[in-house]
Amino acid sequence: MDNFAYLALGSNIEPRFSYLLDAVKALENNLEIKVCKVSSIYETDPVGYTDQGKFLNMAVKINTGLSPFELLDACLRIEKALGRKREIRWGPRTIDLDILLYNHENMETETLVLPHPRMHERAFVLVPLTELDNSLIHPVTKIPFAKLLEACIDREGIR
Ligand SMILES: Nc1nc2nc(S)n(CCO)c2c(=O)[nH]1
Repeated sequence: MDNFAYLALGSNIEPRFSYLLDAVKALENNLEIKVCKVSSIYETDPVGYTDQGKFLNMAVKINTGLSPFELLDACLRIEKALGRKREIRWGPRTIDLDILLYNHENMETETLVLPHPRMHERAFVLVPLTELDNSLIHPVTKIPFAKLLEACIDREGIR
């Protein structure tokens, strides 16, 4: 299991907290995944599609023997098992598992883009991620995520 990855989890359909816990448990139950660290859980206002309930967001660090695509498949299976419906693309969801980083991978395919293409502009991702490791650096732009969070906060006026 010599690969590391950071995942972002989110839920805005009740019972949100249980969906997050069940998703972390499902990751732990995968023999090819070791959950190394979990962040706090944050309640956040929806961004993008704002006509929906508040989210609970968190991030986890894992070690894994899975490839990026196998990890994506494992995440999609957990989402399905927890009742994720994809009616409205940016709409409410029981659970969301996004791969943020996989090693220092920089890849773009139809099904998977790494690092996650919107992570640098989302405080709901950057806050839990920098809680897990405040020294992380974006593998492509080489900008520390702590700096990206500062820029995000300035832009969103969160203080
Ligand atoms: N605060 C917040 N807003 C969001 N908008 C979308 S779409 N999502 C789903 C993740 O892409 C979220 C989210 O997880 N948290």
